[in-house]
Amino acid sequence: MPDYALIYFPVRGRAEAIRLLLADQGIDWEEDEVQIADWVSGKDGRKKDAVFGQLPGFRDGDFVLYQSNSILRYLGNKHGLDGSDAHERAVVDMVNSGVEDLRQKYGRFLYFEYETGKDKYLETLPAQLDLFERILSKNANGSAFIVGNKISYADYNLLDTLHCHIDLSPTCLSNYPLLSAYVERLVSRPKLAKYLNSDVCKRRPITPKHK
Ligand SMILES: N[C@@H](CCC(=O)N[C@@H](CSC(=S)NCCc1ccccc1)C(=O)NCC(=O)O)C(=O)O
Repeated sequence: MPDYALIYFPVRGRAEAIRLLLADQGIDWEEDEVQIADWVSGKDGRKKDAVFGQLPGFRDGDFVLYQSNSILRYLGNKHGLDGSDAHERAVVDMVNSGVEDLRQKYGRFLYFEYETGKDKYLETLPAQLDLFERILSKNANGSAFIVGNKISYADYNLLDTLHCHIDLSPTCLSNYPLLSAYVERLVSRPKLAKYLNSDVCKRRPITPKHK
């Protein structure tokens, strides 16, 4: 029985970056899958157990944590995936907050403007991608990770968020050589490649309403 359990819906959503981290690090976990219908009906009572009434949640033995970015930071700290010193730890946290900003913009578009606002959203996307291309360019000319010379939880969060955008617009990174090469490097990591090509991963839609 794995020590870790991820409490989430059968979608990628805000849990996928956590799954990418665990898979790439060769850390096993249990999917404590919550069916959306049961959640909405309150039949299983899980919503009232959640600190903020939302998922994902994460169990490490008797310890239970909510908030996707808190879970990422917790695992980053526990598994040495949060930078090499205090400065890098702060920069990893800062970049992860920038990824969260992009994820929220994407989520608002996906849930509130998907039918009418796709072109408009894609027009605003380059201004966001420019930021991450520039961050990469300032770290070993973009040949390493988003911060420093070690992978961090911000990389897994950025990779998942870029995947969401590539799913929306397959050519969205065509003018971003560093981000394109960065994604290719990460998805080629053996354990991550195995997970990304697995049925369990492919079977999960990005979100329930997606497409
Ligand atoms: N700040 C929180 C936000 C968590 C969050 O928004 N969770 C969503 C799921 S994450 C996500 S991708 N939401 C949009 C798509 C979705 C909606 C409903 C169920 C599953 C996915 C949720 O629990 N919705 C159900 C509810 O609020 O009762 C975090 O980062 O964990």
